[in-house]
Amino acid sequence: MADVSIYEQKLQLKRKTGIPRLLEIAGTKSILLIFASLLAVVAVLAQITPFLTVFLLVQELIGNIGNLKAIDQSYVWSLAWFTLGGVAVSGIMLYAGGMLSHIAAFNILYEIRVALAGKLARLPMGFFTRNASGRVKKVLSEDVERIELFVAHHILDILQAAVLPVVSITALFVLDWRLGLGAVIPVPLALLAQYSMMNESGLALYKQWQEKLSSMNGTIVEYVRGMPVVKVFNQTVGAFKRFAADVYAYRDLTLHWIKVSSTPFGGFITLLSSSALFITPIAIFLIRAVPEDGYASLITTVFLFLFISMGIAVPMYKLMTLVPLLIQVSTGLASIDDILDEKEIADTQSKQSLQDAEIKFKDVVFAYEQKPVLNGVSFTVHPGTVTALVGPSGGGKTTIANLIGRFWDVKTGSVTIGGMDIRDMAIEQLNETVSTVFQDVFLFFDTIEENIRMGNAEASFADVQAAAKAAQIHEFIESLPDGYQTLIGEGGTYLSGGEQQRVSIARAILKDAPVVVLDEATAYADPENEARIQAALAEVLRNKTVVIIAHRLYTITDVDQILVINNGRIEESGTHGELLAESGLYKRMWDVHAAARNWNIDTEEKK
Ligand SMILES: Nc1ncnc2c1ncn2[C@@H]1O[C@H](COP(=O)(O)OP(=O)(O)OP(=O)(O)O)[C@@H](O)[C@H]1O
Repeated sequence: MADVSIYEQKLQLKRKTGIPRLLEIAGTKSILLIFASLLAVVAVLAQITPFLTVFLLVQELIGNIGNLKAIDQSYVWSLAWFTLGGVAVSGIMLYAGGMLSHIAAFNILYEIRVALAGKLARLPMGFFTRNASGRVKKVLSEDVERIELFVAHHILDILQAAVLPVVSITALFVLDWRLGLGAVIPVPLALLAQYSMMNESGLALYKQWQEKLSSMNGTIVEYVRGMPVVKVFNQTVGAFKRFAADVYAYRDLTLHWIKVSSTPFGGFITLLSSSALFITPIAIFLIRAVPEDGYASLITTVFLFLFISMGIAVPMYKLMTLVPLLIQVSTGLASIDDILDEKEIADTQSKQSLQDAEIKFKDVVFAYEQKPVLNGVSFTVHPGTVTALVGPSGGGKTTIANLIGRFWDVKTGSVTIGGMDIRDMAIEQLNETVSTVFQDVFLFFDTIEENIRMGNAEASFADVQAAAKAAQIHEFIESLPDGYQTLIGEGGTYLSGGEQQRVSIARAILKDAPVVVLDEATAYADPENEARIQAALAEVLRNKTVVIIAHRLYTITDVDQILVINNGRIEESGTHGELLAESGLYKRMWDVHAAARNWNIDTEEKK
């Protein structure tokens, strides 16, 4: 791809993990983030002004306690203006920093999504059958969103939460190191108390909790989606074992987590808010050592220390709550990287002319990961002929059909179309050459016209209509109030299974590819629908080179070649007549099939 973005190239590099990886991704937008961080630091500094001015004000008041009239009015006013200025600067800086971090975050979000979408387009189609679309959806929406949230908000939150205590403590030490010590002692003690939650086993427990939560969420979605089955089989929540098990497992782990974390967490919060406990004895000790005229000044300082040390607890607490977010972002990044690391399908880019539409399998061996499925399959589909794949379930029919569309690459052997190995063919050319009509029809939330136009983006409205007519769906579309402009899918009109099938056939007719791979639908076979679907199929298959996975043998008695696939091999091949004469697996299948059909007819007659 010529227009692979800088991000995409960066994303393809050897992976770091966790925060270094996040910073690596944020890399090119780091200028914005650095600026945002600087502004956040300035905002924090500005937030300290009210503390400082209150201190100076109290100092002025105590200094003139005997004669309040002597208070310098203009000094007090300047303190007030200074406070107002500090608050305003803090607000403006936070706003500007937030804007910059959001711009950076949304750019990063956009780039990661583009990189992922580009990657998905280059992955073999098999990736999508192997991976539940749920996983990709989760990564593309949830994980990427989480990164956006982290960059837009939490990086600044972490900075503020870290800078505020550091600046406060430094200021306190400069003012009086002894009281400063009193104010800072609770911090390491609090961290120590919390250590058991932040060490390896504590973080592992948190990760476990997250996994249980995500597993429970997955099961709940599955349970809701499977509700019709649950109801039909009269199952209760309890009977749906995995649901109950996941909910209990989540509850138990949460309770365990709360139990083991309550003491360290309680200690953390208590110690963090206990600075007065340490400052007061030091103050008492100091008061003994100062002369009487120094009391006022010391009391003001102690007052400031108590005031500011309280303010340290809040950001420290916030810092702790941000740690789990870091873990979430790291896991999200790892999921994104898992997809970016998937092996891509090699593409040659250049289109070459094909001799014809002949399909040839030569000694094809194929395995899904470690599971061998095809063991040396060879056959030829001559141009313009129809070959049917039949055989017992799990034999490898779908796998053979999918290999023609290069859902995966063969392990050994080759698949050629028109004399060219499909691995040497540009993906775009292969997609133009092969039309696959799936059993599961996917319709986009769009108009019927656009759903059919998926077959050929260049097609005119007249072409779309002609395809719909050939697919026996035109009349139905015209009967809808909005005709071809009817929205289908979620929130729009729902089509029956048979109608969806015919829309997908219209797509294939519009695409007009020389090779058609078809999984014959077993569902929606009410007589009227079936007759219409068969008529539509006859249209899509006219003059094409066709491979059809057949489930009903009576529909393929006229085809040019039947391949009987069993245990990943071609057990028999020939025409319907030839195979019946062989008295092998096909004959047995045919007899069972005929008996089943006769049984149907008999029962109809008896009725
Ligand atoms: N994506 C996949 N990952 C792993 N194994 C798979 C995958 N798809 C199919 N298989 C396995 O490969 C074998 C062949 O499956 P295939 O779907 O090709 O058979 P089939 O003849 O089309 O079966 P059916 O008539 O039931 O659809 C089966 O054992 C199946 O479990």
